[in-house]
Amino acid sequence: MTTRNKSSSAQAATKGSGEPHFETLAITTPAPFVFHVELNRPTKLNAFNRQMWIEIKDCFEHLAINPDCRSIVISGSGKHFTAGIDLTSMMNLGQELADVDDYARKGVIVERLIKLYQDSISSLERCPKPVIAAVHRGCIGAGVDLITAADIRYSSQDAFFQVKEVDIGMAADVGSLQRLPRVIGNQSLVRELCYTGRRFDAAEAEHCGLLSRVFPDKDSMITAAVALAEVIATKSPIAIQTTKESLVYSQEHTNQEGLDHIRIINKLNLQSEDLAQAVAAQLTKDEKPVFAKL
Ligand SMILES: CCC/C=C/C=C/C(=O)SCCNC(=O)CCNC(=O)[C@H](O)C(C)(C)COP(=O)(O)OP(=O)(O)OC[C@H]1O[C@@H](n2cnc3c(N)ncnc32)[C@H](O)[C@@H]1OP(=O)(O)O
Repeated sequence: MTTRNKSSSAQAATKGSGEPHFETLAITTPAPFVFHVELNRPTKLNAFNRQMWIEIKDCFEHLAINPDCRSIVISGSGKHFTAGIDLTSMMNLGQELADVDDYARKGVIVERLIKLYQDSISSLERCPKPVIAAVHRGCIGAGVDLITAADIRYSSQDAFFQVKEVDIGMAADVGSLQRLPRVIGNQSLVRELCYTGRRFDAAEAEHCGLLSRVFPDKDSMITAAVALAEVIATKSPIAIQTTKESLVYSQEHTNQEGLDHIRIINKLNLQSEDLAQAVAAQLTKDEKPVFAKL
């Protein structure tokens, strides 16, 4: 994958070509300007170990500035989308903390770790390219955090979801409690799911608005997710990236602040060659205007 700068993480090795290579993620380009990121620890049910948290952040920070990337599909390899945080790595953290005597210093270690994990999940939302999550079978704990930071969610019929953090004795702290209420817009249901860790299936997830579409199986879901990503990738990258920026900004701001924000951006963007080109294409019924890389 072409990038303008190198990974900040020592974990993301770099191939000879300058393309980053990840141990826990598999990256492919199934269509022009479309990237497919797969969680790729299938023998561990794609459980999030420390390396995976780091690599997700690195990957999306790379894709954010890669001019060859305009939209992204994220899915999981193997039996499940993800089993959530790797429980063995949680045990290792316990051991690491046991080696430190001072509580303030233990606290700093944990705080830095949570910040890293929060930034990992938020890297999907911060990435200006739309992210489509494609979920099959289990999407547990950190998986729900991850997909609620995506723009669009599809699943196969066999998918099931769990905000399972309470079952491992913790409050979710990397995004589900902040994003899930906004995504599904039903505080009563969110609280029920978060207080109980109840498993819910694809039909319920679609009904409550977590998913926009459900497919009979994983293959048809991935095909549809890539097709959607392809459609997005044909549009002006200026228009798409600004649309995402405005949608994300508006989630946390008043209508007026959102309008002020987009007005300031569009006073530049309405002068873009993309706009002139897209308007001309509409008038001449040219279905495939070609936009410059961004
Ligand atoms: C600062 C922290 C921020 C982040 C917090 C995130 C929190 C969370 O993610 S909370 C959720 C944690 N995950 C779980 O509790 C998942 C528990 N596992 C399951 O519910 C099931 O295993 C699952 C539905 C994922 C799969 O079921 P299936 O029947 O297909 O497989 P199993 O026979 O149950 O499991 C196969 C082996 O995988 C091991 N395993 C499962 N999940 C994890 C995990 N999260 N981490 C590590 N290992 C896991 C399971 O123990 C089996 O191992 P073995 O018996 O040795 O074959």
